[in-house]
Formats: sequence, structure tokens, C-alpha cells
Amino acid sequence: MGEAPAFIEDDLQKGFSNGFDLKSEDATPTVFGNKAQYLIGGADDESIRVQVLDHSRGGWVNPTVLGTKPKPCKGHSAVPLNEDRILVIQKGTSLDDGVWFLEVDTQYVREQRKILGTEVVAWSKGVKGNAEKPVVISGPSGVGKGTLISMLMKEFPSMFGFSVSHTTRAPRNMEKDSIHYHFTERSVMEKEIKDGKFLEFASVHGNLYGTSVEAVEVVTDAGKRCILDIDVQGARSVRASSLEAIFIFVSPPSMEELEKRLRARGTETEEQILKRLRNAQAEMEQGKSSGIFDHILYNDNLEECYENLKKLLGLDGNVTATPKSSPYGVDLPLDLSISKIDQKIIIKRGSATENLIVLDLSTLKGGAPGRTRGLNVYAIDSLTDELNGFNQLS
Ligand SMILES: Nc1ncnc2c1ncn2[C@@H]1O[C@H](COP(=O)(O)OP(=O)(O)OP(=O)(O)O)[C@@H](O)[C@H]1O
Ligand SMILES: Nc1nc2c(ncn2[C@@H]2O[C@H](COP(=O)(O)O)[C@@H](O)[C@H]2O)c(=O)[nH]1
Repeated sequence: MGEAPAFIEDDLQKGFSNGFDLKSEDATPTVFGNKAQYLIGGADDESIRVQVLDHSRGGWVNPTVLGTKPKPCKGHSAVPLNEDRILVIQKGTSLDDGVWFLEVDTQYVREQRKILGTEVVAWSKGVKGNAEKPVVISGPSGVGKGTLISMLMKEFPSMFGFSVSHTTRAPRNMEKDSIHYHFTERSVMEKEIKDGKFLEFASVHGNLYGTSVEAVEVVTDAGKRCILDIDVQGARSVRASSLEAIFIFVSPPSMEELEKRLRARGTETEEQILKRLRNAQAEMEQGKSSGIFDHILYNDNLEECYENLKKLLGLDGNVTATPKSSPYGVDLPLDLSISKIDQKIIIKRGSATENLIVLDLSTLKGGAPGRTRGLNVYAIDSLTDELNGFNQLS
């Protein structure tokens, strides 16, 4: 498609036929744009489908759709935002489930387009509340990442959730499937990578490791701050993705001490230990000079290092667990209409001027594939003077 999309909304009428299998009995498809145009609508297989107008070929194409798709609904309203994503509000759905973003030209989508060589769009669910940024922790094998993460999860169980990675390596004695890792076959994981199910993946010490989109979503949906224990290559990929995170590199006091810890752990064969130590050299160089990491932590004395980690995460004072955002418990009306002013979307029932819902998008964080956090949702009794002069969108 090449060009960044310019959006013009043009709701199509029921019975619209585009030659594909989008149907409009249950959902009103929507076309955007005078350059790139996006058609969002119901499909026979009960999912929401997206099509893109390919000007060079003069027809609609089915893009690769990444991220978790919204469930089908009884229609939707769509609002173009910043020329890189479309806000989709599902009619007749609960407010908790009904706010979605279709990313059409974000950094993540552009990268995936290059990798996959196809037109790409990506769904991301809008999540209320201001969950803190995920924390990415990297460092050479044996430096103590897992130990530090366990300490954090033990002290703050309701605040942090671990992103359970997939790996093709064999489980260690004490490791449990779905808790420490999702242990998986290489062929299965490769297929899932091709299907766009992974936020990042890398070949590490001869095995494949990766963070699925779902692994991060599960933690975010539980209202917790997600911790990722991944290697430097993975950290680089996450840095380039839409997942806004804090990146911490854990460094050993010396290579001799790193070797001592790896050997004392007793989980690897001699051959594996040597491989991990060889890789550690490169990881140390990249960790300290690549510009990926926001912070470097020296893990010499474990307790001191843990205290420093807590300081970085703002947990050194009197900390109370972040309360989960309370569910709004409101259904979005079937006859909803939408107005937009600056970064605020006003949702109303038909042409009603009272009991309105405001979606404040100014604090959005993250994005596809997965969840767009930081949605601020509140109710207002009526439109005030400051809200006059909106553009009526749908
Ligand atoms: N500051 C420290 N001083 C001494 N030993 C430590 C320290 N931190 C961690 N260890 C020990 O070092 C070993 C390796 O730690 P850990 O398994 O947490 O490393 P890791 O970085 O998660 O490794 P991997 O990347 O291979 O999973 C463990 O036996 C742990 O108890
Ligand atoms: N890129 C990714 N790296 C990962 C992921 N999960 C773990 N790791 C890294 O692999 C090594 C080895 O781990 P081990 O459990 O076999 O000792 C370590 O550096 C981890 O940080 C992942 O999902 N993606």
C-alpha cells in the first residue's frame, strides 16, 4: 500500500456487497480514506473481518490480521486516530469489552509488513486504568534475573505478573509447564510465530524462546504489571514493538563470578555451560552499549541489587498494591453515536444530550499486538460549553 492512510469515514448501508465474504446484516462495514481505505465488518465465520483497498490493483484485499480479534457485535462505530489507527467501538457490548484499536500504520504494523511481505493490520483491545509499563529484564545466563524476579513476585504478588515464555528447550527437574515456561515443539512454535502469535522470539543458546502476545495479555488483563525475562535479542525486538516498557540489564560483577553461579546452579551440562558463557560475552557488550536498556543493575550482593531494582520501579517507599480499575459495568447502546474533540471521544445514545460517556485517549500506552492501556473512561451528565463545536462522526 505504501502511503500512510488518510481517513474519510463513509458508513456503508446494509446489504453492501464487496465481492468478498464480509456481510453487513449484523455489522455495518465502514470504509476509510481516500488513499488507504479500510473496511471493517461482520463475516460468515462469526468474526470481525478487515479488508484494505489496494489502489494499485484496484480491489479489496484481505490483509494479515494480527492480535486478538474482537468478538462479533451488532455493529460498530469507527473513528480514525492520528492516521495510524482506527478506534472501533462495538455497539451493544459492555464498555469493558467494546473498545478496540485497529492499528493500520503504527511502527509495529510497518515492521510486520516488512517481515511478512503482506498488507498488515493489528487489533489491540482498549484497557481502562493506568497499569504501569511492563518491565523487561535481560542479562547473561546465570546473572540472577530469575532470582530477582522471584523476590519481586513474592514481595508484591498482587502487583506483578510473570510473562510465561514459550521455549523448545527441555524442562529442568523443578520446572513446571505453563508456570516456568510453555514447553513446546519447535515445529509448533515456528508455525505460531508465522501466524503472528509472538511479540518477540529469538534463538538463544541453541533453543527457540519467545513471548506470545497472549502471555502479556493474560497479565495485563489481571490488572498486574508484566515482567518479561528475555535475552538481549528479544529485548531489542520488544523495544522496536509498540509495547512501551522499562528495559533493565542485569550485569554480573565479573565473568568469573558469572561462571561460578552458573556452575553452582547445576542445571546445565558442561557443554551448555560453556555455550552460555561464550554467549554471555556478546550479551554483556550489547547490553551495555546498544542503547536498548534504560537501566543497568549490578548484581554483586543480591540484597543490595534487589533494593536497587525496587528503587528503579518506585517501590522503595511505603507501597500499597495498585488497585484494579473498577469495572464500569455499562453496556454501549445499540444506537450509539460519537463525537470527538481533541483526544476525547464522547459516546451518546442516539441524539441524547445527557448521560454521556467520555473516552479520554490522551493517556494511551502500548498497543498492538495485545492491549492498549491507559484508557480513561468517565461519565458526564451533559455536554458543557467547552464540549460545543465537535465534529459529529457517526
Ligand atoms: N547476587 C548473587 N550472588 C550469588 N549468587 C547469586 C546471586 N544472584 C543469583 N545467584 C545465584 O545464581 C544462580 C543463577 O541465578 P538465576 O537462575 O536467577 O539466573 P538467571 O539470570 O535467571 O539465569 P538464566 O538466564 O539461565 O535463566 C542461582 O543459583 C542463584 O541462586
Ligand atoms: N528472547 C527471549 N528470551 C528468553 C525468553 N524466555 C527466556 N529467555 C532467555 O533465555 C535465556 C535462557 O533461559 P533458561 O531458562 O534456558 O536459562 C535467558 O537469557 C532468558 O532471559 C523469551 O521469551 N524470549
